[in-house]
Amino acid sequence: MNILTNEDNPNTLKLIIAAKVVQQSVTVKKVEPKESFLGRLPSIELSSGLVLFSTNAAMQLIIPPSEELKIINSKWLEWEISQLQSAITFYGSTGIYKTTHKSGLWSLLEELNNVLKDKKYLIKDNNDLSLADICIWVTLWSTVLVTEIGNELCREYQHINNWISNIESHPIIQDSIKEYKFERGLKAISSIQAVSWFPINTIQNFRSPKSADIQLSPTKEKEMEAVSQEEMHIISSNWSSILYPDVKNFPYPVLPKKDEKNVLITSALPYVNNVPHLGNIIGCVLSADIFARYCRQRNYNTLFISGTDEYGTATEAKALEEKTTPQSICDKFFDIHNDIYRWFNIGFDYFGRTTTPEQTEIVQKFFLRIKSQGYILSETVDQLLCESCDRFLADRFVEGTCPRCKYEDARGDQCDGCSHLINATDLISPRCKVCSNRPIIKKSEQFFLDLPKLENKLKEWLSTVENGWSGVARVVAKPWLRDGLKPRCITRDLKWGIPVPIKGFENKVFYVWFDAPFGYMSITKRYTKEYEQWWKPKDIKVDLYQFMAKDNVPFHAIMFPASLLAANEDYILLKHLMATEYLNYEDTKFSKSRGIGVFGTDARDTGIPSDVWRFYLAYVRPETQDSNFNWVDLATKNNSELLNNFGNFVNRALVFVERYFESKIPPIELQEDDLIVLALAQRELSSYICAMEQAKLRDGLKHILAISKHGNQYMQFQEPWVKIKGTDNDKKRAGTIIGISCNMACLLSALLAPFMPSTARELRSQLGLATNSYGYIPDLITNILPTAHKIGKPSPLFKKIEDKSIETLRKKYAGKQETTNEHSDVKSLDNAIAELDTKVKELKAKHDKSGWQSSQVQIFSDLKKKLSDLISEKNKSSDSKNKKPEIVLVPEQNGDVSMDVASLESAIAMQGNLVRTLKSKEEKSVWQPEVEKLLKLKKQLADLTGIAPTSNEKKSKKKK
Ligand SMILES: Nc1ncnc2c1ncn2[C@@H]1O[C@H](COP(=O)(O)OP(=O)(O)OP(=O)(O)O)[C@@H](O)[C@H]1O
Ligand SMILES: N[C@@H](CCS)C(=O)O
Repeated sequence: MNILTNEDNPNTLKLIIAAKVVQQSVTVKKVEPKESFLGRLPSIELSSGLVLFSTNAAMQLIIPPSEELKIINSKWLEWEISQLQSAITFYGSTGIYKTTHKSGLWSLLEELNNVLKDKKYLIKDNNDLSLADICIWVTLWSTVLVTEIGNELCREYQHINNWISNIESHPIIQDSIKEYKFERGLKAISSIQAVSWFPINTIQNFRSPKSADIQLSPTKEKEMEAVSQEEMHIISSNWSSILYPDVKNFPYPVLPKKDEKNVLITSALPYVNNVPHLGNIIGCVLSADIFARYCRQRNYNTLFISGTDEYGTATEAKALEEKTTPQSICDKFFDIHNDIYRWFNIGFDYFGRTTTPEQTEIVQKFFLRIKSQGYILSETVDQLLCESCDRFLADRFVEGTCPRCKYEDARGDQCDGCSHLINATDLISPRCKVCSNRPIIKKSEQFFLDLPKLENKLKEWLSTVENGWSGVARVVAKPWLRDGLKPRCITRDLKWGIPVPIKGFENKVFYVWFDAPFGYMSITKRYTKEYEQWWKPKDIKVDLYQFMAKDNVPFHAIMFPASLLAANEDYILLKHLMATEYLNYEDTKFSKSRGIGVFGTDARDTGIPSDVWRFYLAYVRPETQDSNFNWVDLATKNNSELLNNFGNFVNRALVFVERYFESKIPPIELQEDDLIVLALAQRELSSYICAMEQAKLRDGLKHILAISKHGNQYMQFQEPWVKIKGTDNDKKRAGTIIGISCNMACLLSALLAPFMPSTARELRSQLGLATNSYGYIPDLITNILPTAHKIGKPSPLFKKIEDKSIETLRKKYAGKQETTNEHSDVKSLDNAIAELDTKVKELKAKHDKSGWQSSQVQIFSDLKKKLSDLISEKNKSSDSKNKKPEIVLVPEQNGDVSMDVASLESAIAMQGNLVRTLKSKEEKSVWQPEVEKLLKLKKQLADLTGIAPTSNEKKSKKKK
């Protein structure tokens, strides 16, 4: 086990003790905070290679508590990290050591003292040093115990005193203290605070120059910047003078405008070969959605487009597997994706698909244009033909060994081992994915995009934009140009795809990666006929942000821009390529095809709200390196960050107003302490905006949590519950504290909305604000809630996730999921029948009729009949399972869907229900596309029956 730590950090001592308890060797390396990931220390690399940044989570992995002690241990660990450490760091960094200011900490110590009565260790009936004992002891022993209140603590709390000495004399503790020497006291407090989960650039303390009566060492002084008089002055002068803006009401369709900020956002278009997993979700649609929501709350003209990528061999392979047509696979999975994204609250302006006339028209038009500009080559190439399947094998129909990295299961288009694109014919030992036979090579003429001819143009363009790309996007794209580009084949001998509009090539289609990125345009065209205002703006600046995971980068960084540059028609090129690394599932790779991980539908079935999923996925978003989804961590983050930190702060503030101020915001008279907390919040707000503008979503989220943590510490320190019972002046002061806290809660509701829209909406309703807007995200902190503003009814925003339920979920989703392939058991039955057939054939070959018609063969045929019955049963039930009873999505109206009057009427009724449901819960961007569909259906019905739509519908049409 390796530990990276800064100097004097008590949390490192905890880990050393834990390692000794389980007799594991440990290497400690001291580093500067800035050398570490996000500045959080200690970080722990376990022998499995897993790196953890939460000491207490690591402790639980090193010394897993027994099943029955798990809950009690985690309760105390949570208490230690979110309450005790928080009170101690706050207490220490204020530099105020007067007993009147220590009661927040004192009440925690009292709680501990009561529990320790007549006990050697903390956990009842357990005579051993527990995880909780180690963590709490280390924190107290290393910090307050050696400050001037240490003696007072020991005098006042006898049980704690006994317990502390008891643990200190434990041999393991003695050994550990000798091994990891550090300066206890204020330095240790600063050390925890300096590298806690606050991002490094916002390390700060509460100590204003006036209140400081203890000098920190000069180095610490520099490291922990105090709030300056100037920062406080800025807060006080903005507080009442700057008006808090409203969020614009964006009309439909949203179009870019001159001299305004226009942001076009796309998320990679997922293939329709399976149910998306959590990796897919954070890798593209969720990240794009969080960013789009942020942009809308900043009043940028924002269009967020996505959809399903329906052509290509992924679809064909799935159709083959499910013994159906590619089109029905697309229809089925389009609905599944749409449902899942809706459950995750993804607010697309339009979620479309690529099998539309618009897509065919745009792709063929671009191809002809690129060809006319001289960037298309044709060449006779070797292709793999599977003779037993009688088809050319492209991309996903062929597997083999990667010629670069020798990964054995490389696909025909890309290697999962090294991410490199490959030509199928270059695979070593290729095999047909359908029948596993080795294909032969056959000649065929194909079109190529002349990438070498476009190389200079690409390089020139890249140099102007790559600074705005995420690190991984740059890392993946760079070697492409460095290694020199080669012509890329863009047509295939397949039937499922967009036909190549050239004589002699009628039986070929475009390669899916040539057509898919044009999907962004064609889907925009289905959203609005004015789509070129976004994609080919004249005299208007539009910034294109594209979200995806790392494997999609080459197509967006090289291939698609190359096509647009070749067309030379002033279409916009991407400005910000926001790629992520991969999210892993409990240390293994998520995989759609292998059914590993948690899938969108599973997430819905857990009962954990979609907002909590959104929060956790953003929290572990693989922004700079692969990250890990972990069930225990999900529960810990929910319980500590959402419940104890964010939820606790806003709920305390609101309940206080309800109880003591008749639910009305009290008058606020700012004092220095208030200016300090607001200045600290301002720092976080500025950092939040800075992170979000660069789509560093995970960092953005951490800044939100830092604000609520400041809020909690402020309340804890100011104790309005004591002041409200004091003199008139004290009461006034309590009012100010609560008024400020409610204003902070209001700011937090706006900042949280991109991540957790339903929670933000609920919070805004509790704050007595209109819920048709999520609130503007301001640059500066001002007074948002005026005096006497009436709040709504406070109630807890989050629920605790119990250890037991998370363990049940972890077990349930361990290993391979069958849910991703409803036909897998049918498939295995199919295989069983095939095997039985072979056995009968073998028997027939070896014996004469009397021999093979023996009872054995009879058993085989009985079994075969049983299996066939089972298969038809299964197929029936899976067909009925696929029917969605409540909300049935109406098929995309692309001109080729003809319905009779009865079906149209029932489709209208269902779509009407869907629109009503969405309108009551969702924002306009979510329900508007559904309204469009409803209107189209009504028009179809009117055309069919000759009866015009009612005035109501006309009105709603006019309004747009
Ligand atoms: N673990 C992951 N973390 C983040 N993004 C991912 C992850 N896996 C895939 N993606 C992204 O999700 C989208 C769909 O990917 P894809 O269909 O290849 O999924 P997959 O699970 O890797 O499939 P398979 O295992 O069947 O090859 C792509 O944009 C891809 O970049
Ligand atoms: N269908 C591709 C993305 C196209 S933009 C994928 O899922 O990887």
